[in-house]
Amino acid sequence: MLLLISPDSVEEALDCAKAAEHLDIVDVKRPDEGSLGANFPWVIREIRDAVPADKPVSATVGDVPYKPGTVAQAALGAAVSGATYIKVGLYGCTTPEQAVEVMEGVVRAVKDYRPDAFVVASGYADAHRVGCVNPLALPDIARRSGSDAAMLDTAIKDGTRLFDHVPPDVCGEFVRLAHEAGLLAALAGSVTAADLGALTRIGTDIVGVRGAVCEGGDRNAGRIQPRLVAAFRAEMDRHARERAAAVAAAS
Ligand SMILES: O=C[C@H](O)COP(=O)(O)O
Repeated sequence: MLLLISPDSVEEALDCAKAAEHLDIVDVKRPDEGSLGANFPWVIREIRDAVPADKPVSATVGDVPYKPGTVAQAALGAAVSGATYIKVGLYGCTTPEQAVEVMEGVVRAVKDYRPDAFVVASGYADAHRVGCVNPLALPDIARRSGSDAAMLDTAIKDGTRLFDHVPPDVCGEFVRLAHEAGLLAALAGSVTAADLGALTRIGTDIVGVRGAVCEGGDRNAGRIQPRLVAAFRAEMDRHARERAAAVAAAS
């Protein structure tokens, strides 16, 4: 499982760089603008320069409306600014068809510019609270649009977590559908170390985290701490080892 960490500023990205050996992807966002709030192009650029070259930089394009042209242009902006993972939160899409249309525009805009870019179609575990597409529709939306991964995060950061809205067995179905479509499955949403056993067991490919590696577990007032990133990674590694041993014992 890959670890994606979301700093909200160049200063926090520098803290991530101190813990670079423990993480896999640095994800630029602006939490003030929403769960997948987009940051400024110059911030993406500065963060790209600040983190080690072998760590991919991801950027969120925002909790986007159903405006395919607007979103495609924004996604290209993120790619031009140096992000190679482009994450789109399909907040304003109320049907899978709308979501596919938005993601097709993103895939074309980004991959025409950079064919090796990795496009992530993200829905929300608490979709029922904001009226967007059902979480289990995401793998098919990602597949039909030519995206590379399907993701779930939470739209409303009010302390409720991924598993409060989509229990582990349903997340397992999400992962299974993504894999069946040839995609990676990414999960986030106030995930804590206590969730790592279930996330490992269901075969999650990427776990996205902010609050759990911020001081006091506070994604807004707290700041990312390199020691918390290291501790979170140690827990991930422990679960991966235990899972591998359990699988080996059962075979
Ligand atoms: O993409 C991952 C998100 O930034 C997760 O943030 P969170 O762990 O605070 O919900």
